[in-house]
Amino acid sequence: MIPWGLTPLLSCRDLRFAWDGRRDVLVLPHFDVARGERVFVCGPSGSGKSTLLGLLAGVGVPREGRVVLLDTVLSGLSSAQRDRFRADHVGYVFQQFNLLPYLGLVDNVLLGCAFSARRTACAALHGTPRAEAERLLAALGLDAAPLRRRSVAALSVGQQQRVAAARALIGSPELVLADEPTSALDAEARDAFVALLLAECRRNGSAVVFVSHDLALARHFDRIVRLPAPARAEAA
Ligand SMILES: Nc1ncnc2c1ncn2[C@@H]1O[C@H](COP(=O)(O)OP(=O)(O)OP(=O)(O)O)[C@@H](O)[C@H]1O
Repeated sequence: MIPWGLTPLLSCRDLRFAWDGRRDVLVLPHFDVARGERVFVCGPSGSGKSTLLGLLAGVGVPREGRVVLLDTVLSGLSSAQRDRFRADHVGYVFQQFNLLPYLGLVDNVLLGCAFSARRTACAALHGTPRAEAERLLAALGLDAAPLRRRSVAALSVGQQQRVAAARALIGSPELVLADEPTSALDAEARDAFVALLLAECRRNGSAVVFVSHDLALARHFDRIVRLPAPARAEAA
């Protein structure tokens, strides 16, 4: 339920999704996110957390039910239209980061707005997209000049994660999705990363849906949503 007084950004109703067309791996009657809200999604392994993020981003469409983001029904768009819509409105931090090793840090971040005139224009509001990429990297703790000259492949996991977060944040997408981005870090680094990510989201007005097994991180968020364990019969 969206807290009273907040404007809805995302609204999901009666979602059912099956990878093989038969067995539902996700059944979710109701999931809403308000503008600027910070939602923590947890649940046992296999409960469909990553699958849910894919549906919210319009990577896949539900077998039943609907995902409405910014008043747009995602399943009413073609696959190419969903790709464009995602590029404009959704920043995604993947578990494995998906950085391009042959590009530097700033160019990896710029990929976040490369396919979106809207995000490019937002990133240029106070200068140029490159200056905004540099500001984001610095805000996330990656401002040392020698570090910036390295290949992203030569960065630590925590540093790669910050580049991936900056790429998701550039151009102020309305919705930021993060799929277990802290799983390889120790507790202190996890907390520091989440605090930085959420501070930048607040600055941009972006809502966040953050998936993690680590309940210690839940205290940073406005709300927790727990997905149930996959049903035994369904898991067979
Ligand atoms: N690309 C895919 N093709 C077929 N089945 C898939 C695919 N991705 C996930 N699944 C299945 O869908 C179910 C839900 O997977 P999902 O990754 O969404 O769960 P999760 O809660 O994110 O799990 P974890 O916490 O282990 O990452 C699992 O049974 C998984 O095997």
